[in-house]
Amino acid sequence: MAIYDLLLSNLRLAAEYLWWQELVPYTWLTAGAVCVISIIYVIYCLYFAPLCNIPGSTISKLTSAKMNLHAILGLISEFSEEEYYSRGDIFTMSPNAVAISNPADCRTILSTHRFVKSEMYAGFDGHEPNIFSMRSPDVSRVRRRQVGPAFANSYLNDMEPIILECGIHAIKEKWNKELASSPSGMATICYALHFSMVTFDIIGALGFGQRFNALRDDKSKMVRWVEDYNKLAMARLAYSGAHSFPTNLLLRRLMKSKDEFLAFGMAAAELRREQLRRGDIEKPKDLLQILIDGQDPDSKAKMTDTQVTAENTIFMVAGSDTTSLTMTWTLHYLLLHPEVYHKVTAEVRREFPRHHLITYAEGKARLPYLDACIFESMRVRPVSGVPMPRIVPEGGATFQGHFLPAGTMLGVNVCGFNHHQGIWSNPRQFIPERFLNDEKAKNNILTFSAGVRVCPGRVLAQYEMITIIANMLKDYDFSLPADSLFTPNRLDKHGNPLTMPRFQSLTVGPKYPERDCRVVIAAAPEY
Ligand code: HEM
Repeated sequence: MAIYDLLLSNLRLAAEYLWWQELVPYTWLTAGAVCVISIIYVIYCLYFAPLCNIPGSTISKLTSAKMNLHAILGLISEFSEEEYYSRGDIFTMSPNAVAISNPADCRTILSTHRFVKSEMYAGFDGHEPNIFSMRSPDVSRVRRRQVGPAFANSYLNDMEPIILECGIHAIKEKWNKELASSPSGMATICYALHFSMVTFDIIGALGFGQRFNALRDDKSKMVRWVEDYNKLAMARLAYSGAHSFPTNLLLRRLMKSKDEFLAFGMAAAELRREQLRRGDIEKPKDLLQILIDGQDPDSKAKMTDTQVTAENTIFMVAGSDTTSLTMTWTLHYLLLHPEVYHKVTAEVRREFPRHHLITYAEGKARLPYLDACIFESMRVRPVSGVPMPRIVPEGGATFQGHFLPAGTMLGVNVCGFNHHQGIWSNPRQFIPERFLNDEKAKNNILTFSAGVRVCPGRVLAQYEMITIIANMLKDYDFSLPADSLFTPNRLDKHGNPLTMPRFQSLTVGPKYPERDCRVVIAAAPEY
């Protein structure tokens, strides 16, 4: 037995020795080949690749690691803003992707369907592509014509009672309750959270015909569904194969949640059709009804139930966080700029009596400074901070003197555009006066995108923002809590009040909302 063991161990040693001996030359050969290929790759990327002469960091010309890392850390909007300041109108984000901030170029890209949306948008598909994710220009044109009537001013006016009920009325109910139970007559609330719930409730009521009462109950299943939908889309953005085997195994919970969300959307559409068929209700004026009735005037095509579901769910995803975060940044900037806060509050209280409910039309007509504050907050801190990805078509395209071959990914840099030094002086500074009574200036921001795929919900968003912020400033006084980390006197390296750190998932919000978005409210004095 001992001899057998000895023999076996000697044989094993010899085998290991021979195995290494044989592999050594191959290892060197492989390492050598990898080195040579890497050197060739680096030389090609830096000196010969089509995008090699475009400004950008060396690492961005070699890999997409820098962009991906910023995306994972939630810093992509800061990255695209700072890269604009340091590199200018065009810069490389990865070996096959550039970001463009030049206003004329951005308009060229967005004004027609030549530069289609990139594959990345597929992450937002429902059971089928929706108005946001579809890439085909023809299909997009039809869908935009079908849903267009929902966002016409006359229809938005008809929806205003729901916007007010789920918006400012719900906020006042919540805040008044807090104040009533506070002996000091003051209460500290987290405005980011409340704005978020309120926009879920508004789009939920308009898009599904149901009240979710997320603000009253502090959370609803809708909030989780939308969070999960976004996470799934982010996974697809980070890795295009994320939804397929084997990575899909890791995303099973999110996929199940998305299925539940879509099933809910489908049930809402079916219920509405059934209620109308039975004559239980009069045709409501809301987004769901437009989706059901929406007809392309050219082809006369209406949407199937699956298409209605794809749309009402994407309205919720695209229309909730965007609006609530814009309100969050606006209030944050007002609190950091007391002179602006006092001016805008004075405007609201001068124009409207204390117990008057301000409607959108009234606010828009009589509160130009408030409107300017919202636009300035959308300019300086656009919630849609990711460079919007488009693809260079056959034949290529030239921007800023650089030829970009077909297939190059073009990121339309919203942050770069909104901070463009050719348009704005002191672009980092919060100065609402830039927009005061200047309708043209409002076209010089890309926060709602522009051109053929411009945000269709932009006026609806303004209905929500104007009615909520105007009535809020009229009815409550706001002040920062004593332990606030971000105050008017704490300045950044450019001499502006330091803003709370941001985090970009699909939209740009506060990184620590519970810490940084607290505000002390008190009932405004009678006047
Ligand atoms: C302040 C609020 C909002 C902001 C900042 C905003 C911003 C944007 C931006 C930048 C885009 C273009 C995205 C891209 O091409 O990658 C977009 C598209 C879109 N938005 Fe909004 N949005 C807001 C509110 C809303 C609302 C309330 C709705 C609807 C309920 C909505 C529905 C959509 C839809 C459906 C698209 C896709 C349009 C298309 O591709 O043809 N948005 N939005």
